[in-house]
This record gives sequence, structure tokens and C-alpha cells, in this order.
Amino acid sequence: MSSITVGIAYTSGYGHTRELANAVAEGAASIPGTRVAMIDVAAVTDDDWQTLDGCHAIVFGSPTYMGSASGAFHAFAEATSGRWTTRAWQDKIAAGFTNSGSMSGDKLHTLQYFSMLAAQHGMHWISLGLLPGWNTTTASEDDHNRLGFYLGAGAQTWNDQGPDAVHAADVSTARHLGRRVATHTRRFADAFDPAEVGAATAG
Ligand SMILES: Cc1cc2nc3c(=O)[nH]c(=O)nc-3n(C[C@H](O)[C@H](O)[C@H](O)COP(=O)(O)O)c2cc1C
Repeated sequence: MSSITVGIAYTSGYGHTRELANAVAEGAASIPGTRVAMIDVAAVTDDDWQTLDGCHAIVFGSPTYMGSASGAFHAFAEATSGRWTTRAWQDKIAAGFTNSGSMSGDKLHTLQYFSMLAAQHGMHWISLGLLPGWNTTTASEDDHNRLGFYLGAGAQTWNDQGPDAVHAADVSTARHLGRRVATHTRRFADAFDPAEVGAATAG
């Protein structure tokens, strides 16, 4: 079976979301034959764009700022418009994760925004694939998916704490997302070659 590359296109203002990006990377890398490329979209280079173009999957990640992805992520998303035109990311796998100070904090909107971005590019969205945790009297805040998201991984970190305080259950949930993305990307890997997608779409 061919190897795959999972790109993690993320941004983090103060380091909290970076912890989750690292966990997604760890999870993806645990699937044999998977390479991981970490791309800080706040400082994306020409080489980074080429790396993303060669990825089989791209996982979007951002803190939730003012109810959506951060300004840095939005600038990156706008900069993908040339690739929208050429369909360069058509049929890649996509997924997403976000983190914010409040339990909700409107971060569902950030995940929705990521899935919309993926759809505009013709990508295939991978959901979190976990039942919600922490929703019965016998459940625990240490459960996987403790905040009960379906669309992607949603994490909560206290506003007055540093990156070390990112919740272990959220880190573990992000690791799960990375594993799930890599697992499903492998299933797609033999079905398309990213380098040929543009030509196939144009035809
Ligand atoms: C400009 C700004 C806007 C924010 N907006 C929200 C928000 O809408 N909802 C929320 O729950 N937290 C909000 N927060 C808190 C951040 O989501 C939280 O501190 C997060 O851990 C930051 O992640 P980072 O360190 O990766 O940047 C905001 C923080 C900043 C600086």
C-alpha cells in the first residue's frame, strides 16, 4: 500500500491550539505509512504551499476567536482561492479541530467554517466519529469528546492558563482525530493521486 501525507494547517496565537495540532500529528503518525506535515498558516511559505498541494489529507486547526477561526486562519483561507480556481485540492481528505476559552464559546461555528472551506475545495470531510462524552451523571470530564462535538474535535482551555493546561481528554480526542483521518485517508489513497487530480477534474 502506498504511503500518505497528512498536512496539519493550523494557527495558534498563544500556543494552546498548537498542543492539539501536535496531538493530531501524533495520532496520524501512529498509522503505518503516514507522513505528517505541520504547516503554521500564520507564516505559510512557498514550500509550505507545495507541501499542502502534495498532501492526501489536510486537517484545519485554529483557536476560536470572536466566534470563528482566527484572522490568521481566515487570511490563509482567502489565500487558497487560487487553488479553488484550479481545483488543486479536489478530492483530498479534510477534517478540523478548534479550541477556545469557553465550553461552547461558539466554536461549533469554527468547525462549520472549516467544513465549508473543505466543501468549496471539493474535499471529503471526515467527522470526529466519537459518541459524546460527559453527558450522563456517571460520565466524566475525562471522557473522549467530553464537549460532545461531531463535526470535528472541539477543545476548551482556561483563558488564564498556558498551553500546559490543555485538557488531557481534549489532547486524547485530537489524537483520535489524527488516527481517524490517517486511517480513512489510507482507504482513499489508492483511489487518487493528488498530482493527477487537477488534470482529471479539468478533463
Ligand atoms: C481575540 C480573541 C477572541 C476570542 N474569542 C473567543 C470566542 O469567541 N469564544 C471563546 O470561547 N473564546 C475566545 N477566546 C479565547 C481563546 O479561544 C482561547 O484563549 C484559546 O485557548 C486561544 O488559543 P491559542 O492559544 O491557540 O491562540 C478569544 C481569545 C482572543 C485573543
